[in-house]
Amino acid sequence: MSTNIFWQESPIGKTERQKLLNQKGCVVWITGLSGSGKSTLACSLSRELYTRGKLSYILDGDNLRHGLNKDLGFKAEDRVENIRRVGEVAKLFADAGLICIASLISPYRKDRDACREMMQGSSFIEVYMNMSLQLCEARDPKGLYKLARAGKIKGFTGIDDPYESPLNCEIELKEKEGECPSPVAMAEEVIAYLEDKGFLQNQ
Ligand SMILES: Nc1ncnc2c1ncn2[C@@H]1O[C@H](COP(=O)(O)OS(=O)(=O)O)[C@@H](OP(=O)(O)O)[C@H]1O
Ligand SMILES: Nc1ncnc2c1ncn2[C@@H]1O[C@H](COP(=O)(O)OP(=O)(O)O)[C@@H](O)[C@H]1O
Repeated sequence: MSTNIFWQESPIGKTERQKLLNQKGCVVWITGLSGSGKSTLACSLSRELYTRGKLSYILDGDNLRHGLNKDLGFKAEDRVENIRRVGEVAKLFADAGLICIASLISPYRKDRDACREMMQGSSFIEVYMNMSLQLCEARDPKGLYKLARAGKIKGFTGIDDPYESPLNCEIELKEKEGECPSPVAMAEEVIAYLEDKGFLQNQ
């Protein structure tokens, strides 16, 4: 714990940065099982925002574990610290005026709620990829479910580690009649929400 520390104000604040970018900083937090389509949605959303002239940045769980979070594994306390750190970084990006897209399994409700608490007002938008374990396991693009079923990965989310689904998320994306909506359709649903709440303008 640090003591004798003071907050340093900066001359240009969030309000000025948001005006410059003509948008409002926020965090789009995408949660769901491995293989549920988090990264695909994050990329599609970022691309769609870019074509509309809006600045976003993706914080992807897998990618951050190569650097910022390389000291963390998948034990419960490591996942807690992983989400806490990413929540803090996402808050900084939102303060910079960006639409920060965080894409992590983030299996524990309490940790996601703690990230929400870090943000002001309604600028934390939780997106739940509500895809069945069956679908995620059938996709298995990295072969991790297969390894988990074979007991070669211990504590794999959805197999022998918990996933707590959101109770009050802003957006829930799920299969309809066994079909998963396309990545562009899902991105458009998120964009419609952001537009409706005024995040994509600042005039
Ligand atoms: N035990 C275990 N459980 C779940 N996932 C595992 C595990 N081991 C490795 N991986 C790979 O790590 C990616 C998830 O990292 P996250 O930082 O998003 O996880 S968490 O939010 O801390 O739970 C996850 O990526 P995604 O498939 O994109 O979700 C996996 O590729
Ligand atoms: N909306 C979608 N429709 C069809 N396939 C998808 C969709 N979203 C993701 N996929 C596919 O599912 C697999 C897992 O997606 P990914 O985005 O890597 O999931 P996650 O980041 O949650 O692990 C990939 O092979 C991807 O191409």
